[in-house]
Amino acid sequence: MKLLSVTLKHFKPYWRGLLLAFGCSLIGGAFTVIPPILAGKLVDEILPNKMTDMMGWLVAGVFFAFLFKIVFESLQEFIQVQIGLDVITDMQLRAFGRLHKTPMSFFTTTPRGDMLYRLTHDVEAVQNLNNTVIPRFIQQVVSAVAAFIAVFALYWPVAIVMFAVFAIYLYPSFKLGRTMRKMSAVQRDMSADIYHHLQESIESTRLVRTFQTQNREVQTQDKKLTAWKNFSIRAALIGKVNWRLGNLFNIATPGVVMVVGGLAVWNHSISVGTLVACLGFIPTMFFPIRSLAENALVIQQAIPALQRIYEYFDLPVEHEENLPKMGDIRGDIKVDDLWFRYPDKEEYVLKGVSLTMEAGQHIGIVGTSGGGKSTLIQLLLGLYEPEKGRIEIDQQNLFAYNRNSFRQQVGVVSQETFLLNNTLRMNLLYGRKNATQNELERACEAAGLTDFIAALPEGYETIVGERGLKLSGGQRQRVALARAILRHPALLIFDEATSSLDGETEERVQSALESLIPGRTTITIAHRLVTVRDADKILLLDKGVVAEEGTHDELLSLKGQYYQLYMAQYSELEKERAI
Ligand SMILES: Nc1ncnc2c1ncn2[C@@H]1O[C@H](COP(=O)(O)OP(=O)(O)OP(=O)(O)O)[C@@H](O)[C@H]1O
Repeated sequence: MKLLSVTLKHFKPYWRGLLLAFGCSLIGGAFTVIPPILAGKLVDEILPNKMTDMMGWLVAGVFFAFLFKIVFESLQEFIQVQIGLDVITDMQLRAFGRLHKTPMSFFTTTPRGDMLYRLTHDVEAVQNLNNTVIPRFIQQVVSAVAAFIAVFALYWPVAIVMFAVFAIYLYPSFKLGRTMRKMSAVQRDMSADIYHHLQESIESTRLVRTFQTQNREVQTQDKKLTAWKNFSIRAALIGKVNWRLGNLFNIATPGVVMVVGGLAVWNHSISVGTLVACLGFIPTMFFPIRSLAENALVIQQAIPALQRIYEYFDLPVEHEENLPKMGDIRGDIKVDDLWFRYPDKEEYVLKGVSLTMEAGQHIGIVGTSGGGKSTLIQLLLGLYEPEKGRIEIDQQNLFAYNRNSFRQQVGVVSQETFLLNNTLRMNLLYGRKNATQNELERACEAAGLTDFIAALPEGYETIVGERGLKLSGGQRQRVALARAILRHPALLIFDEATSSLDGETEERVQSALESLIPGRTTITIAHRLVTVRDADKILLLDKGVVAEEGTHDELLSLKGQYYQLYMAQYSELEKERAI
């Protein structure tokens, strides 16, 4: 029921068009009635009375009845296909929009292939139903009702018999349909899983080749495909049974009508012409049944597909859209007693973390791997909500505001850079579309990209490749940096921004970063402690707790964890230099 009400809601804005389409199908249906009636007249009046002059009119009547039927039904189909495409586009956009508003936890727990499958293949399944089956089915139902009324008017017992046959067919067909729908839902989940594996396997082709796991990948796919194939064979079998059942009733009905109608002719209750007309209506009356049987697979695939799309309409939203927007921030940050664990996890990742920083300060966060540094940043960006504790930006509770308005004022450069398969210019302008060429060049200058771009034959118009793969790691980092600078962020966050780079590139990116930091509120997460040596304050996070806090010199003099880490890295550096 919910499925129907949600679907109807989507069609509601197009009610005028739908009404027009329905009007066309009514007119088309009315013309369907004419040829069998004329056939009855031929048998009862024209042939016995040898009214040869009427033959021409009869042929013209049949011809124009079909012509008008085709014209009006084509019009109806055209309007409905157009509305169907509008509705399916609305649905896809709604699901896609909701996905972008749902909390980050959804993305870490849902396979990407499943999301893509819903927004492409499931949408396509509904589109097939919407564009081909439904418009025809409406025509067929309208024509069948018109034919039923005509038969009822000609000789009602035949109409009742036909109706009874129809009702008998509906029961097994309904039962089979339910089984098919359930099977189809399983089939779609299996297909989504196959799609997910394909996508993941192709995306990780480097990993696959490095570890020589090609055969394992193919075997996994083979297992999934075989299970899907076996299941699909069973589903197809049930579909065929349903289709044959439709055929059986299609064949049986004329027989039943002949018996009932023949007896009526014998008893002089009806004329032979009326019987001929009644027989002529059978195909029209059984069109919807045949169509349902023939398109059962499309219908049964579309229903779970629709359900899967609708599930995305109900995804929780990260924050209420109508929360007030955060004005321009200065950059004072206060984190107070933050407790957090990832969904479905028992272990807390942050256990009472507190931090204060004033606008313009530079804070470094260091610590052991898995200590919770990146998680803290995710919470600071409002991507996750803490279980306990507060985050205040300029003395205002972050979670009482529309978080997008805060994020707009933050520039993040992380270890992983996300570049689109587009031009350098588009990637640089991603966060601020309307920046001027001058601003763009200044940001590239600050990020140390000017020489690199100048050396490219196509300059800013160079296509960077899928996920920026045509650029080196260092170049990608600097593009990400320039993109962040271009937003004029009030708060800059560097999350291991240079850790994946080689020594020389790291130094170049690092010096680009350092030129930006003075006077800007900055948080830097770093493994290499030299990166944050000049920070106003350094926090050492260990197992979700702030274990040490202070300036570089203060922490060294503590002779605690920071000191030990620094000494370990210092000697490493010394070793590197000695070599
Ligand atoms: N999306 C997630 N779902 C569940 N657990 C997660 C998720 N992301 C991180 N974790 C877990 O949270 C803990 C802290 O991870 P986090 O990435 O914050 O550490 P980190 O200090 O940044 O580590 P590193 O220095 O290695 O990058 C780790 O134990 C990690 O396994």
